[in-house]
Amino acid sequence: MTPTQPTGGLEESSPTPISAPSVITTSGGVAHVLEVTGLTKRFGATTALSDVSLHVRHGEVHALLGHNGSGKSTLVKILSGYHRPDAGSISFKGQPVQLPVSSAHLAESGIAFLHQDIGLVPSASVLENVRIGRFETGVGRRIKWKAERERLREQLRSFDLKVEPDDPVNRLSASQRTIVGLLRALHNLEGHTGGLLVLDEATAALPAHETEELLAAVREIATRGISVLLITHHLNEPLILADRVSILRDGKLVMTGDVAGRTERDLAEMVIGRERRAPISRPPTTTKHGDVLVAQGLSGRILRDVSLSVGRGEILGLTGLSGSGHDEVPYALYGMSPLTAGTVSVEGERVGALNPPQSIRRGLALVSGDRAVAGGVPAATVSENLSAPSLGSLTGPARWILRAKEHTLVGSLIERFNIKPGIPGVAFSTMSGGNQQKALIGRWMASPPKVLLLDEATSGVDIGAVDEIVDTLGTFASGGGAVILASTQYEDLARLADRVLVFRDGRVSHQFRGDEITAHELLAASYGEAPPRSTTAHS
Ligand SMILES: Nc1ncnc2c1ncn2[C@@H]1O[C@H](COP(=O)(O)OP(=O)(O)OP(=O)(O)O)[C@@H](O)[C@H]1O
Repeated sequence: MTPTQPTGGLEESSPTPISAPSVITTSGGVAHVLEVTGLTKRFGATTALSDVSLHVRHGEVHALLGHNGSGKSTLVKILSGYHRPDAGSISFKGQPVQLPVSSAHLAESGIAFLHQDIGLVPSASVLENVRIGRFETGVGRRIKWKAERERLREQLRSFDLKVEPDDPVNRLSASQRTIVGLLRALHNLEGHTGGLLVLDEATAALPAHETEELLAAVREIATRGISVLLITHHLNEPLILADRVSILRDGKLVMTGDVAGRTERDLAEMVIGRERRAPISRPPTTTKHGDVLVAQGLSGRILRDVSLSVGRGEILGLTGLSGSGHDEVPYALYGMSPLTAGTVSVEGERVGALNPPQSIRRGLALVSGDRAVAGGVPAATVSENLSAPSLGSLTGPARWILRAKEHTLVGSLIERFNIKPGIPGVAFSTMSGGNQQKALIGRWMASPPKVLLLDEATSGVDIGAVDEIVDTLGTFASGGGAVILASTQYEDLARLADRVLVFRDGRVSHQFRGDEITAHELLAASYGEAPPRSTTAHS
């Protein structure tokens, strides 16, 4: 963090005219590590970035916020050389950068990236992941394993990370894996004075209780004089960590200013461009109207003899620390994660083989926050992805797809779920991550399943879209649907769930209902600090 913070709030930024940066550029006497000036990027009719100017000061943590589709990833992709901008310039440490940015320039200049998908090799060790391709070698090019281990051990200690260099990465928690990714990124910055670390939604998939560990690591990095560009949807993070914040809305930079004196609510309103509206209120379901799904004695990768049920109109939350098994349940019920024991019945009928086609036939649907696991088909169109679950009702004689009917359905889903840019004919992969997520949930509402299974459904989704998803699930349940929602976003569970099961070591340790469900209680129970409650996971 910068040692002294200028006072003053967020101000409207005035667009900076495009000009070649001078060798040493300063603003208000403060040198910038990164100057982005007048950046514009168009994709066909979509202007992803429009004349964006953004300056990151030496040694500051600069948060970049914006709603889904506002242009954050496009900016990161220009910085990493993936896209060439249509207009604008970039200078790094006062030197103009040739565009598109080349990988050689990135390696030479001291810019490193950590993306949401960290890209670690799960079966390899922490040491191998951090140092791959950059091991220190001695005589005969032999790797100096002992020296490498010692060095890494020291770094792990400085980040307060209680893991060993030889531990396989697949045994680490989500936040520990992210910190290993950070260490790898830091190795790219070795030998550079200053430098810039770009964190692109690195905390999006982290459980709420593990984010603090990562933020502490980022704070440590900033004290070493490395500037950080922090891209996130979690609005508490800039408040904890950042010196300044910039906000993108619809491809335009609308604000840059100090974080000091701001609240989460201020930031939310600036991100969505309006006051945050109250979610649709839905009376909690205190009495279940018959079980839709009953699972008995489930054991699997982590799960140990878990029984649970969900009723018509009920939203059942599942939570716990990573490795507790709560997030295995949706995949196990859907047939994507193998079970070693247990039975599942839907509407009283036992499901024989648990596999996705069978689950779909029984009326189960799965939406995962990890779009690589259960996402849409990237190369298919937005329209094809949205209409996929409803094909049964869209086919006419000789199984022809009734295009006019499909068109109407897709149009109504785009409008109802505010999916942007909402062009039915473009590839699904061209939509921003958050808009893909809205589409993946929204498409099930056209031909509702009996049970909607979700895992971290709001991962990578902006604050306005979280509200929309909460409303969607509430409406679905009010209409008689059953929801099983695995999540570590305790606030979302407290807003939404009728009942929450907390998992520890593969078993249900606590059950909370109605008013008992608070973020504080769920956190305490996840850590085993709450007094045990009824653990009968059937109501
Ligand atoms: N390759 C592409 N082809 C066409 N349009 C694209 C492409 N990449 C991005 N876009 C569009 O550019 C706009 C900005 O997208 P971008 O991914 O930068 O948003 P974002 O702020 O990162 O969103 P999110 O928070 O959802 O990740 C969106 O309208 C998106 O649909």
